[in-house]
Amino acid sequence: MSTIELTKLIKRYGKVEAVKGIDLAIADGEFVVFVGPSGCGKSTTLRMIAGLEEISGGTLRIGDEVVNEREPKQRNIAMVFQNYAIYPHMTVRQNIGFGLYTSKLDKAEKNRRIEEAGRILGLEALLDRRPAALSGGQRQRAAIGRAMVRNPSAFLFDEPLSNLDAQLRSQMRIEIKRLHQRLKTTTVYVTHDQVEAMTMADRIVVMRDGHILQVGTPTELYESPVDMFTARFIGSPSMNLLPGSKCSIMASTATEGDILIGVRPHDLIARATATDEKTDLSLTGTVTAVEPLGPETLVHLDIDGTAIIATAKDKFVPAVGSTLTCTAARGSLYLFDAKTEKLLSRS
Ligand SMILES: Nc1ncnc2c1ncn2[C@@H]1O[C@H](COP(=O)(O)OP(=O)(O)OP(=O)(O)O)[C@@H](O)[C@H]1O
Repeated sequence: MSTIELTKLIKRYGKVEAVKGIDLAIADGEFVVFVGPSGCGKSTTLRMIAGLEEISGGTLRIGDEVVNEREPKQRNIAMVFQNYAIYPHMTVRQNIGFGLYTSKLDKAEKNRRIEEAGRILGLEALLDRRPAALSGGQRQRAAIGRAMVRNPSAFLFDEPLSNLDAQLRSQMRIEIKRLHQRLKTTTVYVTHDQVEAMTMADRIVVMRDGHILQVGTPTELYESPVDMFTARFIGSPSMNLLPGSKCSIMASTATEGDILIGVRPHDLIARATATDEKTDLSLTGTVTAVEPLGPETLVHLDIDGTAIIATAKDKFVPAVGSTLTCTAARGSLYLFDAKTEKLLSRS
């Protein structure tokens, strides 16, 4: 197990700066997830930690040691990729054991580790099968097993689930999280899927354009995003954004044109009948689509040309084309500066 510390870490490809001097301290045993849009520098950062990319500037420490110049194999870190490299001609046992190919451990210890990884990953009955006779999830587990047998001081995952179907993805998410709870190995996980980030991370690192925008627990990022980017990125469906003039508390202020109001679809409630509950935001528009999800329905509305999503509860499914009013209660609004996109306050 190990801490990982990035100090002013930079990656340049020629003149392009892909990672622009980032600082981050990852605690021993922590599960940290990097999220951000395509090209923001997540994979490059992970590959610098792994030793697969040269570091252009700054310092990378693993434990107490500066490892900038260390070869990947000297870093004692295990990486699991998106395209898990499972060899078709080898059995599961041989594939997992491949992680110990260059190790000087004796045969009995190697076998013990392979069997233990197989047991932890629920592959013990499949150790003598070849990959062709495995499901996608079982193959992915074998790839993780190969990383596990080395007893690495950290696991690095680069979008390991993006090639799996939705059902398997959610199953593997839970399996990887359970594995982490059991092994408590420091883990850095890269994804562009905010659901993976929210459900797996101890802390989420939001990246954009080679910078770190915000670091926090999933709840901190959801409740207190520093800006519009994080606010829209974390949470599904994304937070609605509206001009300040739509909101009653803004109507009296002179700066309303410079402010955008954010409200999460979950907090914007469409009801079949009006309520006299005190609200700061009341919007009326035309229903353009509905997505019934069982206990609630997502309602897409057009509000004077602005598309928003609200939630209808209590089995109320509004008709497409109908006119509907939805309201947000006090405390659920986010006020952003329209120019800087920074969060100004909550209301
Ligand atoms: N070998 C390379 N040579 C030149 N530029 C590169 C190289 N690898 C990555 N880049 C650039 O560095 C930036 C960051 O890339 P990176 O792969 O880290 O992004 P990412 O956030 O992981 O995106 P994705 O989710 O699409 O994988 C991008 O602009 C990319 O084009």
